[in-house]
Amino acid sequence: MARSPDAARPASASGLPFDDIRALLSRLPGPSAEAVAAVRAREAELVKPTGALGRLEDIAEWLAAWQGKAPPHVARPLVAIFAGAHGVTAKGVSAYPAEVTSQMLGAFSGGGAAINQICASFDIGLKVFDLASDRPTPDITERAAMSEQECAATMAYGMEAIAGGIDLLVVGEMGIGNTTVAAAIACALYGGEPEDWVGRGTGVDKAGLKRKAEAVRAALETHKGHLGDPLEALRRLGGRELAAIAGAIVAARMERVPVVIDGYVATAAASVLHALDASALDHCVAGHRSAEAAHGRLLERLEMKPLLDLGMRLGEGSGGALAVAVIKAAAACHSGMATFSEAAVANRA
Ligand SMILES: Cc1cc2ncn([C@H]3O[C@H](COP(=O)(O)O)[C@@H](O)[C@H]3O)c2cc1C
Ligand SMILES: O=C(O)c1cccnc1
Repeated sequence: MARSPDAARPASASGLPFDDIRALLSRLPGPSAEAVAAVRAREAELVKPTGALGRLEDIAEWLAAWQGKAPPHVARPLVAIFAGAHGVTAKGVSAYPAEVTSQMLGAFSGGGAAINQICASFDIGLKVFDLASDRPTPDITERAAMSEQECAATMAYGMEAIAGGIDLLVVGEMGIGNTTVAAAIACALYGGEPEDWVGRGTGVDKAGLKRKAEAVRAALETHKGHLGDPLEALRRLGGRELAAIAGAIVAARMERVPVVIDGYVATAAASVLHALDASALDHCVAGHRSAEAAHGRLLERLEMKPLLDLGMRLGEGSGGALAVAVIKAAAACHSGMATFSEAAVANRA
């Protein structure tokens, strides 16, 4: 079908309006069949009972498929934290004040946050992307969080997360109020009642939980009739950090960087891509299952089996970063173990 001339489209700060994002999604690279074949051949020779490393074997194969090389290698993993601010916090949806978001940016640079310690424990790089965290997006119960231009520009900014030769990306977030935004997006994409998709987040009480469900209900009512397109759901129900996460996931696919998705909020952002193209998250794994119950529900919809389940409900990329330890070990076992013949161990009869 012929495209309308560029001049007919609104100008975009990023040069990436939604049409261009859709075009990018239509040419996502697939897995490397050669790398997968090479991993399987080597796996069969490694000095262990067949299949004994369980999911670590699947992870090695997945890494090779999406890095496009065998053996796979994780030497430069990165956690990208995207930070945004949300007008919907005015509706009393978080247990903590909105200013915590920018204050936590200080904690990340000072090394005092949980994610700093987890990254240091496993030699993972950390970058924080501040998406105007001093300028909240409008309250989604009243207006769209972003214009198309802003949403596309924010997705483009998120794409910068893959710069610098990384070989594994964890997508995480910081943004007081964003579990409400995640719930609104999940409810728009998958239906059901707002109550199915809201949880305690930072620890709201029963009344807070009710306010969250009401905020989601009001947002869906305000944007009714416009939420059939997943990109519209993203820009209207928003959160800049969710748009940036979606952009980062697409860019990682184009550059052959496998992705680890963190908790509920990051998964809600990823689910927008899945709703656009069911194969768009094939290069991603769920790092963990958050204690936010709706996260499990969302992972079921995406048919993703989380690597860890530690009762965490933090965000910041923390569950994803812990999963990097497992993924690194999977790659190390696959590439570093001896074969039966190298180790002079008798193979099965
Ligand atoms: C000190 C502090 C550090 C955090 N680090 C991540 N989050 C997490 O909590 C927020 C989402 O929960 P809600 O929707 O209930 O506001 C996000 O910022 C998320 O990253 C934090 C929250 C707090 C208070
Ligand atoms: O699972 C998450 O992403 C999460 C849960 C609670 C608070 N912030 C984030």
